[in-house]
Amino acid sequence: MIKVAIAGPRGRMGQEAVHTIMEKDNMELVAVLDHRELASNLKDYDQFTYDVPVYLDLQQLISTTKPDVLIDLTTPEAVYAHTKVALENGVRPVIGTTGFTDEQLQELTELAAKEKIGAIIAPNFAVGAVLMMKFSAMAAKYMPDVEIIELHHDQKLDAPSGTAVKTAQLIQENRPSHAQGHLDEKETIAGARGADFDGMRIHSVRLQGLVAHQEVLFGGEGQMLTIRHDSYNRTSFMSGVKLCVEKVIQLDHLVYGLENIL
Ligand SMILES: NC(=O)C1=CN([C@@H]2O[C@H](COP(=O)(O)OP(=O)(O)OC[C@H]3O[C@@H](n4cnc5c(N)ncnc54)[C@H](O)[C@@H]3O)[C@@H](O)[C@H]2O)C=CC1
Ligand SMILES: O=C(O)C1=N[C@H](C(=O)O)C[C@H](O)C1
Repeated sequence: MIKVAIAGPRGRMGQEAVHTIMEKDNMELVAVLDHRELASNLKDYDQFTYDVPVYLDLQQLISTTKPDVLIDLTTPEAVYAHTKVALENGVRPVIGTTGFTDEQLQELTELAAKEKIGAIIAPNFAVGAVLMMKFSAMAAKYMPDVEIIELHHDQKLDAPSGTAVKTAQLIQENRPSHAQGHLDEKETIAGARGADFDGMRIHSVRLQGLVAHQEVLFGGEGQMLTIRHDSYNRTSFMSGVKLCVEKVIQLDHLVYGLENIL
């Protein structure tokens, strides 16, 4: 039985994750971490009927309920501290929250190595999205001019998405660094050409009605290849969450990206 805690249980992803873990025979949801005093037990929240204690302090949650794994689905502002506290206290983090800086990723990788403890940071838990990223990295070898368009619901806090950043990083490994577009191009409205990642442009769309979508466009002479993935609901992420909880137990270092454990 894997003892699991979830940070962010009232969120769009957190709610889905609570139901997912509660349904698993080999996992036990021992506690959740919230950041506002609403109730001391999940069953007193409108969304749930489960008897699971709610904590506001991660350190206290860990010392009282001793989880094996912490799933974090909170905000870019909160996630770094949660991951650090988990690693320092022998709890394996499974992180879905996006918005880490390169420096934070580096520090957490070093901390996990020092503590010899497993951790997974997965910018996207959906297997289709992981395939989209892998196919994009493959395509970039042959079609190195790329633009990424990511589209999300309008409540998303970080831009570009963690998935877009990870896609660009994987593509970067497979193509020579180079600027794209006309050498003399000028933006008449700032941001018109999107964010610049090693010469690749990333465009972030935020609209009501969207969930999580991404297109990777490869231009060639007289041709274009488009690789697209759509998550139409948050259930699409849950098989990845379950897989990470099972895999992180076997690791002794930090893994960044679901593609590394599939
Ligand atoms: N890796 C993946 O496959 C996916 C990752 N995400 C990421 O997961 C994160 C959450 O996404 P959503 O559920 O859509 O956001 P949301 O805004 O619906 O939920 C975030 C929840 O975190 C809670 N929260 C904020 N600070 C907290 C703290 N210090 N301690 C405990 N709880 C805290 C909020 O009350 C809220 O309920 C985002 O970073 C998003 O980008 C979202 C979907 C898929
Ligand atoms: O905020 C979201 O919704 C999502 N966030 C992740 C990201 O930033 O890539 C994963 C997915 O795209 C949904």
